[in-house]
Amino acid sequence: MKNILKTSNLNIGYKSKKGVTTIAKDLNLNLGSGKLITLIGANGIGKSTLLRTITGIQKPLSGNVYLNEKEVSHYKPLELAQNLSLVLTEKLPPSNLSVFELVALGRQPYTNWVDSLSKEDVEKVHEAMKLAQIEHLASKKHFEISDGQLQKVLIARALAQDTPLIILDEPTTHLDLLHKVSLFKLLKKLTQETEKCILFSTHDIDLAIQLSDEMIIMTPESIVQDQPCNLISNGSFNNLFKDEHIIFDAEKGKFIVN
Ligand SMILES: Nc1ncnc2c1ncn2[C@@H]1O[C@H](COP(=O)(O)OP(=O)(O)OP(=O)(O)O)[C@@H](O)[C@H]1O
Repeated sequence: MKNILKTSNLNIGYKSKKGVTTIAKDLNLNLGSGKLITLIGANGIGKSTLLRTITGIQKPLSGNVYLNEKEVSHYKPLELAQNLSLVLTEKLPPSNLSVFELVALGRQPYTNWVDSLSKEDVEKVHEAMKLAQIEHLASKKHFEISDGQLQKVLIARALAQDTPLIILDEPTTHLDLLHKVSLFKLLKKLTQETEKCILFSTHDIDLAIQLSDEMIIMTPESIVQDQPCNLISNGSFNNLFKDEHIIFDAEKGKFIVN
């Protein structure tokens, strides 16, 4: 396994005129090739802040983020786009683009516009649509697809971008249980087949426990990264929600209502 992204004593948060708000500190995370890694934590704990910081959108308060051993802030935009793809939940601006054209946007770090796609670019776009199981939607327009289908289109776009690391912020939000499971399984299959590392934040903890290679758990006290079975046995899930109404059942490997 190759290490793709690493954080070193990373402190994340926000600076304003009123002062500094630290969201999490001393983060030493490792994202390795071929791994499906989920990021979990209660609302407002700082998952998006962490994802924005490791992708170079937001500056760390202190510490470092290394992508393929080079500090992420030292990447030029084009080079960064060849190493890291990011899928956010925000809706895309309305457009007349077809699904094929949306996925083809993933090739922009290698080409300029849809018209100038090379034969290899077109092949990569088709391959990405095949992997994401959306080939049948290729000629549909952006406004003709559902939120769940759009999630898959955005994943295909990230696949077409063909980067060793793909990061997604809550990709399962709009999906029903069946589609959540199929998306989790799809992401898992992709990490196994392509050796890419996929990191994504999610509130679907039960599924994450069953399907992740590793999980990063954010609580106010600590942030830990390990395999789900180790996190269960060392009690890490017990601190996730401090509420008497919800407890983690280590034997069942899931949360139950008390
Ligand atoms: N631009 C900002 N300036 C200051 N504080 C911010 C900013 N954006 C977010 N925060 C605060 O940082 C904390 C972490 O927010 P973040 O969005 O990272 O949490 P999250 O774990 O992704 O939450 P959720 O699960 O609800 O999406 C919150 O307390 C939030 O209010």
